[in-house]
Formats: sequence, C-alpha cells, structure tokens
Amino acid sequence: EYVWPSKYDYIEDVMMLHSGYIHNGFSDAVNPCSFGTNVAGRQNAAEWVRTGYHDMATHDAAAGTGGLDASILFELDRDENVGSAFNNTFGFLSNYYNIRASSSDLLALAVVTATYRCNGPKIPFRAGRIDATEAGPLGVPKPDEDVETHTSRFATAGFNTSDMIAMVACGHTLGGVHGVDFPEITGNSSEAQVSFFEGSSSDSSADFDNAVVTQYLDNATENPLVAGGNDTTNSDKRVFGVDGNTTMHALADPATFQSTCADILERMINAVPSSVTLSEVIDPIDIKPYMTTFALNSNGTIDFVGRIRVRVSDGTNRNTNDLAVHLTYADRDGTNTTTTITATHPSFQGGTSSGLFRENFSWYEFATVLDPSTGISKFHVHITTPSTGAAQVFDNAGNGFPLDDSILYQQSQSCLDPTIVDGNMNLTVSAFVRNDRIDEVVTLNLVHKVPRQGVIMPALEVHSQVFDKTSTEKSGYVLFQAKRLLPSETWNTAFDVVLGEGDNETIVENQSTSAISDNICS
Ligand code: HEM
Repeated sequence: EYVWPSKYDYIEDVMMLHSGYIHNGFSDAVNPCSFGTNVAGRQNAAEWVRTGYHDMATHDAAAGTGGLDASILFELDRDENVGSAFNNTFGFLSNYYNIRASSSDLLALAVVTATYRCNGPKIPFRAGRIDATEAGPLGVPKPDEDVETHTSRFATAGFNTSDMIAMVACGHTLGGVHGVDFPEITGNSSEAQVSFFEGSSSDSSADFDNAVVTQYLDNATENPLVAGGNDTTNSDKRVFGVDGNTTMHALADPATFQSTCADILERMINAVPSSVTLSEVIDPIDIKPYMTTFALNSNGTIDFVGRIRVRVSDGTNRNTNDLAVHLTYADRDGTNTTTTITATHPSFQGGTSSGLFRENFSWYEFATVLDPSTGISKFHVHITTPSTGAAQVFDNAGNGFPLDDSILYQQSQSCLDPTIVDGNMNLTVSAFVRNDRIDEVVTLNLVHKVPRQGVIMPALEVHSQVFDKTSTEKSGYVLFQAKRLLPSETWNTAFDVVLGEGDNETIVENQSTSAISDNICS
C-alpha cells in the first residue's frame, strides 16, 4: 500500500501528470504516435522503443549483467547502434533525469508510454533501475547476421525462440528502416526516407497493431527486413519464420498480439542486472499531497501551503464538480486540533491533470498559517461529496500524512547569485531548526551534475556540506545557512536539507536551485 512520502513520488508524477493544470509533458513527444518533433523521417515513439531494445539486447540473464541499464549511452559509436534515435531519445529524457529518476527508469517508462500512446497495450511499470557507468559488451543484433546468431543473442538475454519472434514483431509494428542509417536496405539515403515495416500506404507504422504480422503471413508485406532486395539483410524474414511461422500465426489474432506484446515488452524493460531490485508496479496514487511552502514567515508563524491531488479517473466514482476537500491536523505532540483547513479547487485548466493509462486527477489547494509554539506532526485529508453529504477520511495507510516541523527549509531566504566568478555561482541555502534540535548536525546534500564527454546525461554526484548556525532566532527556531559554489553550467540542480543522523534524521527532500534563482541574496 502506498505511503506518503515515497522515493517513487517523482517518477509517479512523470508518469501521471502529462497534461493539464500541473503537468510535465512526458508524452508530448509521442502524441500523436506519428509525432517526430517536426523532423522529416523521425518518429519519436519508434525511436523510444528501439532505444529500449538496443539497451537491453546485451543482457546476460545467467550472469545477471547488463540489460535495461542505459549502458547504451556509452555505446553510440558502435555500428550496431546506428542512427540518431538514441541521442534523440535521451535528449528528451534528459529533461526528466535527476537523482530520483535514472536514465534507465526513464527509458523503461518511455517504452511503456510510447506503446500505450500508439494504441498498444498497458505495460506495468516498475522503477528502481540503476544506470551503468560504462559501456557493456557488444552484441546488439544486426540485420545482416544469421538467425542462429540472433537466436543465441536472445537466449543469452533470457528469451526463447518464440519470445524473440514476438519481441521483434512487437517492436517492428512501429517505424521502419531509415535511408540515412541503412541506405543499402532502403536503396535511398535521403534524410526523410523511411521504408516502413508496415508499408507506406496506411499509417499503420504509427499504430501499435499487428499489421506487421498479418502482412507477412499474407505475403503482402513491404517490410524492408522481409521483402528487401538483398536477402542478406532480411533478418525479420529469417526471425519470423524460424519456427515454421507458429508464433506468427498466433500473433495474427489481434488480442493475442496485444497481450503477447504487453508480456514480452514488460520482460524486456524488466531485464536488469541482478544487483537491481525493481519496485512494485507503480500504480496511480489515489490521494497525494504536495508541499509548496512549509517555512517560517515574516510574522513568525509557519506558512503551511500545498496541494492535494485526488484521483478522479473512470471507476473511482469521483466527480471533479462534486468534490470538496479539507484537511485536519495534529499538533507537534500528536494531539488532534479542531482546525479545519479548506482546500479550494483551482479553475485554470479545469484544475485537473491527466496522465498515462487515461488517468485523471483533480487539484485542491490550501494555504494557512500554523502556530510555531504548537506546530504540526501530521494531517488527514477529508473528501466529501456535497450532493450526497458522503464523507471519507484518508489517513495515509493508518498514521496520517507526516510532517516534521523540527526543520523548516526557508526557500525565500535561499538564493543563487547570478554573478559568475571563475565559472561558479554562489548558492545560499537557509533553514530554521527548532530550538530542541539545534545541537544536531544539519547537512546540505547537493546533487552535482558532472558532464561526461560524449554522453548526454551527466553523472550525478551528491556532495554533502554541513550548515553553519547563525545568530538569527525566531519563534523558537534558529537560522542555519550553507553557502557553496555551484558550477554555472550545471547550476540547475536539486538538493536535500537533512537534520540529524541515522534514525533521528528529518529530511526536506528534492528542493530545486531553479526555484531560488530569482531570489536576491542579501
Ligand atoms: C533480430 C533483431 C533485430 C534486428 C536485426 C533489428 C533491426 C532493425 C533495423 C535495421 C532497423 C532500422 C533502424 C534505422 O533505420 O535507424 C530497426 C528499426 C526498429 N527496430 Fe529493430 N531489430 C531487431 C529487433 C527489434 C526489437 C526486439 C525491437 C523492440 C522490441 C525493435 C524495435 C525497432 C523499432 C521501433 C524500429 C523503428 C525505429 C524508427 O523508425 O526510428 N527492433 N530494427
């Protein structure tokens, strides 16, 4: 059962908030399925799926090495990874990459998102992949290799002959062979030339359907890897036929094709090194709070500002126009207060967001102040249906939504000075620590983005630094500050503020330097 906060909150947002009032646009690049960022010949959805496969292809299931680990970032100079698909894919994914979302998790989510956006099946998504830090072995199948080589490559990765046929068919339902990458196959090397696996007469190549299978069985295929003029590069013909077409006949049933692809692509993205433990399947979270501000204000009270995201997808029996949300909370000692904090539904963009798998969410915003002498320890979310009076209380799997007011990150008193000195900018992070804990260590954990030659994604290194206690006191709190230099070209990054150590740790997670880049450093 989901408990807030979770280390997968960020990736769940990437997955579930594609468009609307609060959105991150993860599916914009594959919506519609044919979309190619207005570059002739490009189809992002096809590129994402191909990138997922090429990264996984060198998995060794028995040895527990390789797989979906983004090692392909280091393997782009190889002739088995021809084309701009890989850099295009990671170029888009880099917008979402951070310490809470590895390149490999984002790539797996890209496969899931592209497949679904193209009318394909719903592939369950798990997170937790760890990125490789160097290239893996060679061995991505090439079209001019024989079928024994391909069969054994798939077998090493944990896929039998029938799995191989299905995986290739499920991949080659999108996109095609590009003239710039394989002119010897297309016979035309121009930028815009694509010989689609499912032919040029329909837009099937932008639809996750089984035309690649039925056209092959009907001997009516234009697939350049089946009907190409040079049999040497007709790898799909050899792969599809290797079991006497048994698997292809099964895949000719549309429902079987969809369910088989869901299974084989899920296994493809979950082929990970044995050192990786994947999370449970990430399902949409029903009630999810977001803190906007939890800090001391100039009046000496605590600003308590945030949002509640309520799932209103089909089947929830919730109607955005007939919902009211309020919070109640317990003070620092755990005693319930009688205060009701009303959350209001914003009207901009209907105050709703939508995401993968047709999920919909409605937003409710609250802004109040709390007495710093009594504080807060947890809150409950109440959802009522005004038309019927029905009321429900959400308690975060039993214990309420926890908040710890022993440390308050002061975003308004933190800043990133835009002046660049010797390639660096001055970062100041401020936090108030409650009097009873001021003797504990306060640490800034800042993510440094370290550029890597020829690799789109920088390495992420966490640098820790201890805060200094200042002489500023307010409302039973003492101000702490950490100052450090941040390389200007990678200034846009994230940090955590941590009070105490071990079991006593209180963390304010995932704050961003971009949120303080307009603040004036005083
Ligand atoms: C024997 C195995 C395979 C071989 C030899 C092979 C070969 C190829 C070749 C030559 C291309 C053209 C690339 C270009 O022109 O840039 C291609 C494209 C593609 N492949 Fe494969 N492939 C194999 C398996 C797979 C699998 C298992 C998947 C995914 C599950 C997949 C997904 C794709 C996709 C989506 C494209 C279209 C890319 C685009 O249009 O930009 N392939 N493949």
